[in-house]
Amino acid sequence: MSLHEAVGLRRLQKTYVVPDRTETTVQALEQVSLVIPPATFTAVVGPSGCGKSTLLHCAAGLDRPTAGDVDLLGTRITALRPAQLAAFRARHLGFVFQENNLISSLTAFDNVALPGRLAGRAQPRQKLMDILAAVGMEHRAPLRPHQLSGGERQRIAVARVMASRPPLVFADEPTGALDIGSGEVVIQWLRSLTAQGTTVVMVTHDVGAAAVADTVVVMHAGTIRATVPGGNPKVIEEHLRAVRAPVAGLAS
Ligand SMILES: Nc1ncnc2c1ncn2[C@@H]1O[C@H](COP(=O)(O)OP(=O)(O)OP(=O)(O)O)[C@@H](O)[C@H]1O
Repeated sequence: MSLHEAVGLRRLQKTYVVPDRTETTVQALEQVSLVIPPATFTAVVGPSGCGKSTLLHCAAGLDRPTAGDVDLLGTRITALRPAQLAAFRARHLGFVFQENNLISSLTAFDNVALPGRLAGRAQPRQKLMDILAAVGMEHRAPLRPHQLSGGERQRIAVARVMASRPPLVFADEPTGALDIGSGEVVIQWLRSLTAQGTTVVMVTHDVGAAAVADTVVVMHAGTIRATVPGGNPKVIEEHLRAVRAPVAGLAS
């Protein structure tokens, strides 16, 4: 693997064909290229419908781009067969997604334990309980996902990533189901993963959360409009305002 790259997106394109109207297509990504260095935290922001989730799904090997390539940790995942891709995901990737986040038939404890076991990085029971305690969920360990609130499920997903320590973590709106305080804690946990060498890529609508990242990627209409350093929510706001502004001349 190149020392300078954990994620490499090369001229990614994603075209959706709208169901029932097969002549209509949506260009969700247009020639998107992006390199993310290892052990960094990247936030992807932009107006609703600009292609953030599509970018994340293609980058994480959950969806196939229409054209272009994705390199993760030195592996060209767009060249892998489905079974190879699934094995790659299980071994190297962690997910903090709002939907389809946890395995419904497993307890919270087993959801946290399983990915580490599958990836050959099993943790002792006490260590897993310590991680559950760190996210305030040790008393929820025997429960199944449907017995947990949205925010609790989100914390279990973060605990799962902390326990399995994958080299690459993808998060889609990780603070979406949380109150402000819990959201901040989750972002700080994600932030702290980079100190152990993990690369984190997060889609968010939350400018405060994005500002915690090292780098903020601002998207608009299927393209990357700007890549700016994190740290200053006002700078991110300005970039978002610029891409939200009506196109000049449209009103006339
Ligand atoms: N399965 C699909 N079929 C057709 N069009 C789709 C599909 N998924 C997404 N799109 C379209 O692709 C574009 C990008 O969608 P995407 O979900 O990536 O945007 P987003 O920036 O994540 O939006 P939001 O912030 O609202 O979640 C939108 O125009 C959306 O309607």
